[in-house]
Amino acid sequence: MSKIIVRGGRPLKGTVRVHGAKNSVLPILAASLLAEEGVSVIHDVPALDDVTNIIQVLAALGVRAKHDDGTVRLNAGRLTSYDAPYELVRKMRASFLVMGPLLARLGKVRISLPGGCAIGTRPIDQHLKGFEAMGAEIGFGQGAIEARVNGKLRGAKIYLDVASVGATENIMMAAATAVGTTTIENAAKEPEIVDLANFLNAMGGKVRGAGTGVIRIEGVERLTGIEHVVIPDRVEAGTYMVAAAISGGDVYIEGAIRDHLGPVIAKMEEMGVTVEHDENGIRVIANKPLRAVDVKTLPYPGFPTDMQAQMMALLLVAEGTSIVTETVFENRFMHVDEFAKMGAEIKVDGRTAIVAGNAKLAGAQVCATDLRAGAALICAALVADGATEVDGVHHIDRGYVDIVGKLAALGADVYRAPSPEEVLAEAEELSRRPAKLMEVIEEERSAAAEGARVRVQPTLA
Ligand SMILES: CC(=O)N[C@H]1[C@@H](OP(=O)(O)OP(=O)(O)OC[C@H]2O[C@@H](n3ccc(=O)[nH]c3=O)[C@H](O)[C@@H]2O)O[C@H](CO)[C@@H](O)[C@@H]1O
Ligand SMILES: C=C(OP(=O)(O)O)C(=O)O
Repeated sequence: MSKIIVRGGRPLKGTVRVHGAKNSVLPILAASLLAEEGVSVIHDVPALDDVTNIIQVLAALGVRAKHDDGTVRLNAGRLTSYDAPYELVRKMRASFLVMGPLLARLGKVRISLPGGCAIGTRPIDQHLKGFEAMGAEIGFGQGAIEARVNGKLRGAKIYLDVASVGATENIMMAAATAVGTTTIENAAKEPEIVDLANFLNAMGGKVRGAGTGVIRIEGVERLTGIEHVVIPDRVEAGTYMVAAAISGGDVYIEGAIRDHLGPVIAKMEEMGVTVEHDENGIRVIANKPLRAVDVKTLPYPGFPTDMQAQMMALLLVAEGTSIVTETVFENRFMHVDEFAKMGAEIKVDGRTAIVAGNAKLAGAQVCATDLRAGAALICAALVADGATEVDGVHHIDRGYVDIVGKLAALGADVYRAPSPEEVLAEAEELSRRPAKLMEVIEEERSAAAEGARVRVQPTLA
């Protein structure tokens, strides 16, 4: 496994551009399964492991997909399977989002329970409750869920016990081509839900109310592939805001949308960070001592749980004691033990963490226990004395495109140390190069000879 090595002490300066949102692109790629005709062309697709993974899931179902330089083209005209493979689905939570579209398209689906960050038990009961209300029969066998519907799904009124992002998305997709109207009450309101609704509507769907607690979906006969640009990643943007602030820097985060980051901006301003914005991004300037603040995670528009770990890193260097309450996931404080290795003093009591400020952080060997924990450790390392080695980098690769390159461009002393296996693979690749080069030269020679023959033929004739 590779490691990220950070030497702290350099204020970040400059501009960083955020990529398309991971949590938006994953449901949108799943929704492309609904296009019975046409090609879906999705732009600003981040090159993340999760994206590669969900594209592999789609390919296994018969979708023809091509990912090229931030654009993915998907043709779901002919689906060949209703079985989402276990070895892919287990890797990530969002792969479960193919369940709704497959039920809608094929009337049946087999899918195993999803993986993803180990931040809580993460049940899927609300997704299943929605599908059952729409007429699906659900069974469990050999670690997988099998669901079927007689004919088409039917519109229903569904009240979600928790405003689940994934359940809202899965039900919205299932309902898009159902017979009649579906109402989701206590729906999640995240910007990614709105992006998915915009995508479905552009495909010919009729989704109203996305971004509010009540979403109405009038089922339509069929949906068509269309072109769509994914919204910028608010969590990636928020992470660079924290990185800028913790390092005492001045960074412009290009592409960050102010309205999507309201609570993060509010809390950083309360701490004494200067946050400016224009229509293209957000600038973060940290040139004063920071104050402790209390933070409580909540569904949108509350403070995002996906920013809790990074915010905790920032609170470590504030003056005073802060209280962080995690209400969305029951086990999302695993970064606390890793921060402790760097000298932090944090007491956890259930869903509350008491964070002592003025921490004198020192470089240490730490492990990214999940995606955002990894990002938070990198943020803390930016101000730690000496070098921090962050392990478990595969978690970080799920959600951040080239975090090392982006931070280095802002002036951080950071690099990625490849694992022995990666070094070996690269050496093997290099050793194959001369042979490959000869093949290319040979191919070009024969192409040139063929070209010359074709060119001279007419004159000869
Ligand atoms: C790919 C993606 O978009 N991931 C995001 C999505 O995850 P995800 O969609 O998995 O998160 P949910 O909103 O569903 O989960 C929120 C809470 O609801 C609970 N729950 C959820 C579903 C269910 O059927 N029953 C149930 O009890 C969960 O255990 C959790 O405590 O939203 C989370 C909350 O903002 C973010 O942290 C994740 O980054
Ligand atoms: C928890 C996250 O992702 P996932 O739901 O894909 O595990 C996240 O993005 O922070």
